[in-house]
Amino acid sequence: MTVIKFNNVTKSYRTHSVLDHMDFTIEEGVLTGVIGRNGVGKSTLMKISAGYIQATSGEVQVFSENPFNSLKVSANSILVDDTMSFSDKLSLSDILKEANRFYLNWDAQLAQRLFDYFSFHPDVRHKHLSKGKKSTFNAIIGIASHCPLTIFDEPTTGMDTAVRKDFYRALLKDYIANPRTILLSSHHLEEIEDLLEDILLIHDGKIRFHGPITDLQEMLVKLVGKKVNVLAHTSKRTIFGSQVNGAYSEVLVENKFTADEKIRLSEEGIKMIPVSANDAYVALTTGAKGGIDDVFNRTATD
Ligand SMILES: Nc1ncnc2c1ncn2[C@@H]1O[C@H](COP(=O)(O)OP(=O)(O)OP(=O)(O)O)[C@@H](O)[C@H]1O
Repeated sequence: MTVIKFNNVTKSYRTHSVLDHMDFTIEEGVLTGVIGRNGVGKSTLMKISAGYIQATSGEVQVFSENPFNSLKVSANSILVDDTMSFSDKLSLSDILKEANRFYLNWDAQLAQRLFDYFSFHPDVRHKHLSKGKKSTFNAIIGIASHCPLTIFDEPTTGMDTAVRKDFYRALLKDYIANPRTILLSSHHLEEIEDLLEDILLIHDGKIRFHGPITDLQEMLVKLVGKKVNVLAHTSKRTIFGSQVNGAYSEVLVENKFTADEKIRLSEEGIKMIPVSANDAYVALTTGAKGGIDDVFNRTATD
């Protein structure tokens, strides 16, 4: 079953276009990483999916309904982000009790075990938590709610490394025990790549890639060999990055080589080295500006 469907969706804030005629579908029970560089529109896409804001044009369907003002969508989804707030009148333990009343599939035992594991004090108010503790508490709500559509937007903001690891492990264990549709955005793809099934990669307002993480890895390959030989095989291809080490060079290109070409590469001593999903993501989203080194390589007259 399709849980989220974007059909020709655009979103602009005044004159600033963020999502540009976007089409994609998210199927039930898949854990998808929403990946993209800063300001590319990940939160915007997630807020539209949760029904918090409306698209400017196009059709959005979540559980077969327009999510904006949809009771069905609010009852079956949760969006965890750093703007999540709770009434100052409630202590943390009151919030857990309220969550028990509010979320149909709430797992009170799991919530309490995570609450104790992360050493929360029941009487504290949410607004008095530190940044990392706030994120951890919000993540507990997100995990224990067991909502059919669970959306985590940068859930680990402020968490230290150990807590981030614990959170991802808790999420994975709980997802295996209670499969549901999860969207998870993060700037640290390398930290979550073992967790994800699919990746939705946003770039320049469009979906640059959507599919299994292994397919993303296989989109690019690094050729390493003698400079002249590597150049002969890459000069007519789109190059995503290169590095020269003396007579040798490494060039990152699209992994579109025929069986014959692969044999020739091997005969010429050129190695084809797989890249990580994170390297592929960075290469595919770096664009024509080049790398940070280019900023320093410019002369004063440029
Ligand atoms: N309410 C708003 N009004 C005007 N512009 C906005 C609003 N919300 C977001 N934007 C702009 O839309 C663009 C996308 O923002 P969004 O927060 O969706 O990106 P993001 O990919 O989640 O960013 P980050 O990775 O930095 O968190 C940004 O340029 C942002 O400044």
